[in-house]
Amino acid sequence: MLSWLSRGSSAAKTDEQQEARAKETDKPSAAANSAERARSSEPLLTVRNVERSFDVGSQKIKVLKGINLSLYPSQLVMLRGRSGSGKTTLMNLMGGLDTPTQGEIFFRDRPFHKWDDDKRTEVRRKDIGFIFQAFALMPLLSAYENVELSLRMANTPRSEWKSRITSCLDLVGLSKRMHHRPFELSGGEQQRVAIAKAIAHKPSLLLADEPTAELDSQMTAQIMQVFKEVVATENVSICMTTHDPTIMEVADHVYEMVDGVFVDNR
Ligand SMILES: Nc1ncnc2c1ncn2[C@@H]1O[C@H](COP(=O)(O)OP(=O)(O)OP(=O)(O)O)[C@@H](O)[C@H]1O
Repeated sequence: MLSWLSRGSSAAKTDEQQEARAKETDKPSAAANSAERARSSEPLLTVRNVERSFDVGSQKIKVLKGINLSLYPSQLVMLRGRSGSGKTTLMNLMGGLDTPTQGEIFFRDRPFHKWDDDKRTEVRRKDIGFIFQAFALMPLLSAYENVELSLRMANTPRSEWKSRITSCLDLVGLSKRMHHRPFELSGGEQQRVAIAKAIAHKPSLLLADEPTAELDSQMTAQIMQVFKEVVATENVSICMTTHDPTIMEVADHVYEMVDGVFVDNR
């Protein structure tokens, strides 16, 4: 609520103030906007009855046991669960790095579960960005050059590089540090470079595996703020894994995974 609304008597308020208040009350919240956007569009990614088993020696270990999930455009979704519950295995399937033993995965209308690695790689290059716990930056390259690398890999025309790199680094709050190399940056700053790098080629899906695990609570809050801004401004959906219960309120949806299935998700 605006601070002036909570102070003074309503009789003292001017017409303008009352009008402003009415507008404020009528205005849908950012969360409602995002939910509305999500409802009104088709899923970006659909995971249907997915199972994944691994052969270990003579044994077959079933890690995912029937997962269903829909991720909509401009949503921030979290996967939460104990170590070994299957979060990374699922993220690998969502990103087309792996294929399910059973079930279907559609990236828009593209059937990842049927496609070979070459076709999935093509989609990954254009449409998916990855962020890992360890920041995965090239140590000898500056922040600017690290982001540039991503555009080079995606075959983005060279004429677009400069403006895209500077706008991505600006979005993550690092325009003043763009010529620093990773070792000259804090952990949180390095992770922000990794985010800029992951969104530079304008993917529609960003997958982040424990992106805040190495960070303290202040840096974690900064990263979550950056994620919120990325979702709001870049038309991208984010799916991230986490163990941290303090950041879950930022999510549009939290899936709790226990031993390869979702329980009690909100
Ligand atoms: N390629 C593989 N071969 C055999 N077992 C595997 C393979 N990949 C994952 N697993 C097993 O699947 C289970 C789930 O692993 P996964 O990495 O998905 O869990 P997680 O929830 O991401 O854990 P963490 O939070 O520790 O990262 C683990 O028992 C792991 O050993």
